[in-house]
Amino acid sequence: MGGTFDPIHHGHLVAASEVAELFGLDEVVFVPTGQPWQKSERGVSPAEDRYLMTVIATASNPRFSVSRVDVDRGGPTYTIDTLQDLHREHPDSELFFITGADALAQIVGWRDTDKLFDLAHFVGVTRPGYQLGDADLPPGAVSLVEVPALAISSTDCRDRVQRGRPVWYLVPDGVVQYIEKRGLYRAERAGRPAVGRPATGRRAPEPTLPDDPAPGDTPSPDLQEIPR
Ligand SMILES: Nc1ncnc2c1ncn2[C@@H]1O[C@H](COP(=O)(O)OP(=O)(O)OP(=O)(O)O)[C@@H](O)[C@H]1O
Ligand SMILES: O=C(O)c1ccc[n+]([C@@H]2O[C@H](COP(=O)([O-])O)[C@@H](O)[C@H]2O)c1
Repeated sequence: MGGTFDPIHHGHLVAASEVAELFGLDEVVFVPTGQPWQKSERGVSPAEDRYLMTVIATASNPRFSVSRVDVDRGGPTYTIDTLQDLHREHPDSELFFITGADALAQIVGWRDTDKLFDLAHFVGVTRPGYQLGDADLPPGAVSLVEVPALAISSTDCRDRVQRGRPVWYLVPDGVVQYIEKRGLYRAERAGRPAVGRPATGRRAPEPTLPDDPAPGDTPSPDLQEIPR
């Protein structure tokens, strides 16, 4: 499963788990992009940060692993290169490429689309807000599968962090902690350009929210004020 994973969230993990079960896959290899050329207009987090968040998010599942092929290759990431590298690493394996409905709809604009389907069987998964279809793709090249609908996006996660809102339970706990520790997605607060929105764009006013409680922290509401 390829992705920018900026950050990886539970929508990615549930989709991967579901496809693994439906297709009886031995392993799901998450492949964070090096430079996602179609997302370069916004500042993408460093590849090492996205790689490490993916490692953290997948560590608890023995069937999940993370590949560095796209991160280490350098330059813009093209799936044709990803699949060729994975074939070299796993010469006896049959490859499946898992992709969401939004990415699948863009696939005809990817590099060497005509050769992609010889290298892997593509699996398109449902995603809330997007239509899943394979109208323009070669017959039999893609399987379409329904996965549990999680309306989570990395864009929304970044936006929430930037506005000081919680991302607990949208991303794995370890990823929340990594984001906090590395100060990811807070660029605008630090006076740098916004991550995930145009630098000149108008912003909604910051909501005045209490500090985010970490799970396990005891909330401190005034119990007298809670109606019975
Ligand atoms: N909630 C989701 N449900 C199913 N598939 C998803 C979901 N979120 C992302 N995907 C799929 O996972 C792959 C990697 O997605 P990506 O890393 O770009 O995350 P994203 O949430 O789409 O990010 P962004 O909001 O920054 O565009 C893509 O194929 C995408 O379609
Ligand atoms: O090969 C291409 O030209 C190409 C163009 C856009 C996206 N992709 C791949 O699609 C996957 C999901 O990408 P993204 O941008 O939605 O995170 C990821 O593995 C990308 O490398 C590939």
